[in-house]
Amino acid sequence: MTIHQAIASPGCGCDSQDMLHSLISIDEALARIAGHIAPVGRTEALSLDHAFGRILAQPVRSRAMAPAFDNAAMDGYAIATSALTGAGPWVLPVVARVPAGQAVTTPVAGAVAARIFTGAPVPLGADSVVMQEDVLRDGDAIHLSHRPEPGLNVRRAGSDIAKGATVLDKGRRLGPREIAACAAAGAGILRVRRRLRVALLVTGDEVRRAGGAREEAQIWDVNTPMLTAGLAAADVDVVASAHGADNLAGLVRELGDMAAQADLVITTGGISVGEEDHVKPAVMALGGETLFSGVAIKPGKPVSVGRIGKAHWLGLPGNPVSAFVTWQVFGLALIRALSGAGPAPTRRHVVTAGPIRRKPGRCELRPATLAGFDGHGREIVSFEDATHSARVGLLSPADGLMFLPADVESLPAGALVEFQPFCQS
Ligand SMILES: Nc1nc2c(c(=O)[nH]1)N[C@H]1C(S)=C(S)[C@@H](COP(=O)(O)OP(=O)(O)OC[C@H]3O[C@@H](n4cnc5c(N)ncnc54)[C@H](O)[C@@H]3O)O[C@H]1N2
Ligand code: MOO
Repeated sequence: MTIHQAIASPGCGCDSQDMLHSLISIDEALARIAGHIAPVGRTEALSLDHAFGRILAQPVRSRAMAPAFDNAAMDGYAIATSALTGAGPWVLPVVARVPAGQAVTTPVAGAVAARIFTGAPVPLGADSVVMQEDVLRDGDAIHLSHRPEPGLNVRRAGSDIAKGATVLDKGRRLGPREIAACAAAGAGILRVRRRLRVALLVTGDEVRRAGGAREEAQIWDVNTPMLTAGLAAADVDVVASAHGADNLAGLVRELGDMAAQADLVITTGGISVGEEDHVKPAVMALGGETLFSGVAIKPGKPVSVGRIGKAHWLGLPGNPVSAFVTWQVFGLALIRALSGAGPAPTRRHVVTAGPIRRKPGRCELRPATLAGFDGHGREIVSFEDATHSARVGLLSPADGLMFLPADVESLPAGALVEFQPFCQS
């Protein structure tokens, strides 16, 4: 088996700068985001009920042991195994009844039993809970024929979470599993990052609202609905969303307004080299700066990250597939960095369903679809012959992006390549 690209490699192949010198590699671009973008400092306290999707600003520590007390894992009878003398069977009088939620006062002292229910505290003296199916109930006594092990069906205090243990580190995004951990740890109020304020400016004279009236040479706007959905899933506040015309003065005005109210301004389109591409000149006219502008990837080469005043700026290309790919790779990385979230999920290896022939030069991020497993249990991806930055129809069947190193011209079927699954946001 030939590994064409080791996951631990420092670069993805696009470091080979035999092409345009102005472009940086994808890994360098991601490293600049990680190295230069600090979290927006604002935090707030939220109740657990309202914390879904937020990023923890502080670690969560358990206020108490979980479980807080020894309790029964089954409906049955709590007994003291040390009181079972001889070989049995034993007849044990039932001296107490302990439902869940009720503090227990009667101890199990000697050869007696307490009727107990799942989740109820195990009475003092008892060390084992025998399932009711394993005893014979006879009036006020039970008949027990097999000696239970000490600890049988007892959930020990602290066996799940120790008091004071860190159940979640800061930077974790609160999904259902994290919320469950907070609840078990008794953390009812959490210190979380405030939602990022994001503004979206989709540019292009030809762009019209999706599904609405359009003249010849006009197109429906894919980027606004696509990115609005992505931003909703990323749990940010969209504080402004507008359509910008291809004119410098208008863009300067709109970008200036947006930068004054947002932590992050996202633009699409108008970022290439033609004289109709006014986004970068507008950013510069506002005294902005770039962290990078141009990455050796296909699609999405013109993607840019920088600042406009106090706001961060993400310039995505206009082609919708390019915009989506660069949103997935750089947009989500930027949002993670700004919201103090931990590192992004890593790429994994998959094998190619068929051979690949391509023009080398830029690292290609080609939409790919998971297509089962090969005889070695490795995941296979299928894909189109080439990446088309304007063919939106190719996006929805895909599950993620296959990374083809910049210098690779051909790969056989079964080649191992990196794969980054699409994030829902
Ligand atoms: N001479 C060169 N031309 C181009 C280069 C280059 O290096 N030299 N790069 C090409 C690449 S690669 C890309 S990617 C695009 C990026 O262009 P822009 O970001 O300036 O985007 P636009 O020109 O505004 O639009 C590109 C394309 O996408 C369509 N579009 C724009 N917005 C939307 C939208 N909201 N919904 C749907 N479709 C949209 C637009 O109509 C264009 O067809 O530049 C290449 N050119
Ligand atoms: O960088 Mo562009 O997205 O290839 O068409």
